[in-house]
Amino acid sequence: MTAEYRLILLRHGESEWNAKNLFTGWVDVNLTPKGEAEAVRGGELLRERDLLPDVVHTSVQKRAIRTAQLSLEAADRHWIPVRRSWRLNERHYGALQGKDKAATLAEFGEEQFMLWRRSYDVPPPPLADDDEYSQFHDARYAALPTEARPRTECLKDVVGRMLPYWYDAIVPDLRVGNTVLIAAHGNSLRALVKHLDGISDADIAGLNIPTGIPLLYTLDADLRPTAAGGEYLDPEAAAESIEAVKNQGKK
Ligand SMILES: O=C(O)[C@@H](CO)OP(=O)(O)O
Repeated sequence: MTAEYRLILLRHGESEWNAKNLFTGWVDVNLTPKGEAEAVRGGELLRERDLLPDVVHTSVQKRAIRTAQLSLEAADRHWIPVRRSWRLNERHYGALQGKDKAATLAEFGEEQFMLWRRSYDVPPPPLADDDEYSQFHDARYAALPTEARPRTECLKDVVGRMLPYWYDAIVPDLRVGNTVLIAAHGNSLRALVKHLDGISDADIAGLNIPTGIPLLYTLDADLRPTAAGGEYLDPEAAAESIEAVKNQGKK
């Protein structure tokens, strides 16, 4: 008999800076009212499909933490154990943090914009530690040695810092039979999906994750997806939102 594990990925609902079309990264912005509603809807979808999480993992960023909370309340699972790690944080966007996506596209052109935004291994320029949008001195990262606190990251860097948490914290939760919810971010979830589905460095550029729509993966005994790409619990809304994420920056 093949063991099967249930993993649910949930990108946070629309954030204040998603709405303003700004590069966000590690800046700790809140959800908009629309983002809060998306999180609640995400929880309702879990309840409707009887996909009730036993444990939740989040980043240490407010928009993911609040999305987890709101969706779990909607599913009446607000009481389950929660673990948080900076390793699930959004990709650090370096010097682009706080910059307008459309203005960046206009200033640097499509090729450079897409390299920074979706290439696997080209990070944006680093952000200075004293920049108003730097998190270098944020209390929540104080225990991290300075060399582990990013000043910019490409997706490859995110895969490298996320995978230890996957293997050491999330996989053990799956192995004991829990339904595991991960509430995280567009690019930290792209990193995990790349790993799970074995997507190439080139092809991952074309993958976008919608806000607030649970993505269900059923994993086999070797923690490989039984269906590539998993299943969005609201496929129509997911398709629409994926298109919107893809086109950010373009007017
Ligand atoms: O700004 C960001 O941090 C991310 C997610 O919102 O944006 P993008 O989709 O452009 O990588």
